[in-house]
Amino acid sequence: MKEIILNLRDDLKEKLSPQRYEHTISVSFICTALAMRYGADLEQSELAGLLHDCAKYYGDGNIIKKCEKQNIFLTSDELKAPVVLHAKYGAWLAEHKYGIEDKEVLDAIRWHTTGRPDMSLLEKIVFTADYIEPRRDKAADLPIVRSVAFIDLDECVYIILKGTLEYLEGKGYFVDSMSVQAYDYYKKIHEMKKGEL
Ligand SMILES: Nc1ncnc2c1ncn2[C@@H]1O[C@H](COP(=O)(O)OP(=O)(O)O)[C@@H](O)[C@H]1O
Repeated sequence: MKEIILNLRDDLKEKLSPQRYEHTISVSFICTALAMRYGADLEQSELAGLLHDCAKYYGDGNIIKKCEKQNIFLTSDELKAPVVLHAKYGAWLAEHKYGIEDKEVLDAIRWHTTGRPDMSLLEKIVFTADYIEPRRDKAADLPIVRSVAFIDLDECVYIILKGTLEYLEGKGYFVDSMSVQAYDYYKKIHEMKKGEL
């Protein structure tokens, strides 16, 4: 496994922009930190983090064509928000180009951008690491999200989805409804916990 990781790093360094590569490495290490905290598999987490943006070197227009060429089904939402498609195409690349067979790793790559209801632990780890990694600096709520990430992962996913939906709606961008479904799911968990306090 260690050799696979090192070879993957070399390959991604060649393909991704320096900033994207830096983000990729940061995400893979934050994935391992969250895995230590929540008892997930360290190697699966590092691998999923490393490959989460492997399709980022294709632009939004190109990525639709790439998916169509491979007969990857695209929802009408994904066609309207192609920015989310690097996750779906990334999972395809991870399987077919990088030879990853582990379905849990492929699903964590697949759902890292929109999230989905009832995510696996590995999916939540990659989704969260992508948002909190130390090179990120845009979102105002990062300090609180970073601390919640290591206290309550479901609550952290809820806060990230809430912030992302507010950001996208504020900008007037089209929202892939998968994030809305994920938000509704994690909001229920958030409210159930509040009721218990
Ligand atoms: N449900 C959604 N609909 C539309 N855009 C979304 C959705 N969820 C996330 N995005 C946007 O997709 C972009 C890529 O997100 P993400 O994969 O998390 O970041 P990155 O690729 O930089 O690691 C971000 O600008 C984010 O706001």
